[in-house]
Amino acid sequence: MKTGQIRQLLAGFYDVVTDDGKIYRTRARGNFRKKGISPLVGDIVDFQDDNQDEGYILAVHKRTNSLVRPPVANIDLAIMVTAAVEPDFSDNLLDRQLVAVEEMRIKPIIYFTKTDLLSAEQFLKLEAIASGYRAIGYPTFIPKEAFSVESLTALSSEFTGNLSVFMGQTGAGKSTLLNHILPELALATGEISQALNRGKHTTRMVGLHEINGGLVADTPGFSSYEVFNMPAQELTQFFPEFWQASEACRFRGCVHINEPGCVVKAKVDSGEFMKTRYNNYCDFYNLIINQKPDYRKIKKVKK
Ligand SMILES: Nc1nc2c(ncn2[C@@H]2O[C@H](COP(=O)(O)OP(=O)(O)OP(=O)(O)O)[C@@H](O)[C@H]2O)c(=O)[nH]1
Ligand SMILES: [Zn+2]
Repeated sequence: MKTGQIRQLLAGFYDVVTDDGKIYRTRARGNFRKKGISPLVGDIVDFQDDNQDEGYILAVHKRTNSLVRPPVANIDLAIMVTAAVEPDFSDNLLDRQLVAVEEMRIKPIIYFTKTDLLSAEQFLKLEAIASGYRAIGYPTFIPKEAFSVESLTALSSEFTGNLSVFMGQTGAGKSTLLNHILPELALATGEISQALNRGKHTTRMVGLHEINGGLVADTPGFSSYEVFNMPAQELTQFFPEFWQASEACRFRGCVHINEPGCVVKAKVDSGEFMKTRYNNYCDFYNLIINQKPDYRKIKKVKK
């Protein structure tokens, strides 16, 4: 028996790479389907390779996390591709996306695209926002020149030792950026992709590519930001700067809304914390409180 990582899924075959860099073509045994487990790219698996041509996956190791789009497991890092304009930057959407990846225990980094379309004044404004996010601890990239060697090198330096996925809103520029990072991919972008996909379904498979001592998924991702899957009291944990400061709040379990002696609110008032982050936090908090229960989860009771 051997152990390795699934690096590519292709027409029912999983390509597994072992520590010594060898690639094994494997299939998943039928019993996986019965158990409702389907191995994902990024999974660490045990497999046997008695057969010369193809091995069999025997077991999938416990995952730290997994995404549906793209279907990848054990993600360390998400590059949150964020358009400065077209579509306009929304701090509310970015904070939502950050909560979503924090919840999955994925480290986010922020990468602003389309900065070339900004006036000097708009660029300065966005730079101030970027330094706000850097102060929280999120690496944040705001390239002066789109796709310059410097900006791509700086981004690539984050890949080392991580399994990374590019994520973000439609039209943010994920595919365009990935094409610069992985030129051999030639992902269809923007209008071209729509024209090409009409009536023709190319089933592109997910793969992980080695860059700078890390792995990068070649298919960009999306996440559902509509629903928050946590109780409102836990939201603060996914705003790292609030969570860290909340130790000093007067009340244990302070949610930083109406409590006296709240350090988070004090730091927002003094300008140490971003006001936009706090406003979005309150917005999400209220959304959770007013979220309808998920009726699909309630089992039907036979009469
Ligand atoms: N000016 C400018 N245009 C960009 C930049 N990045 C992307 N674009 C353009 O923005 C449009 C959308 O880019 P895509 O890379 O297709 O965006 P995406 O995030 O992959 O979009 P979906 O596939 O819909 O999720 C394309 O027309 C790109 O050429 C940039 O840095 N500057
Ligand atoms: Zn508080």
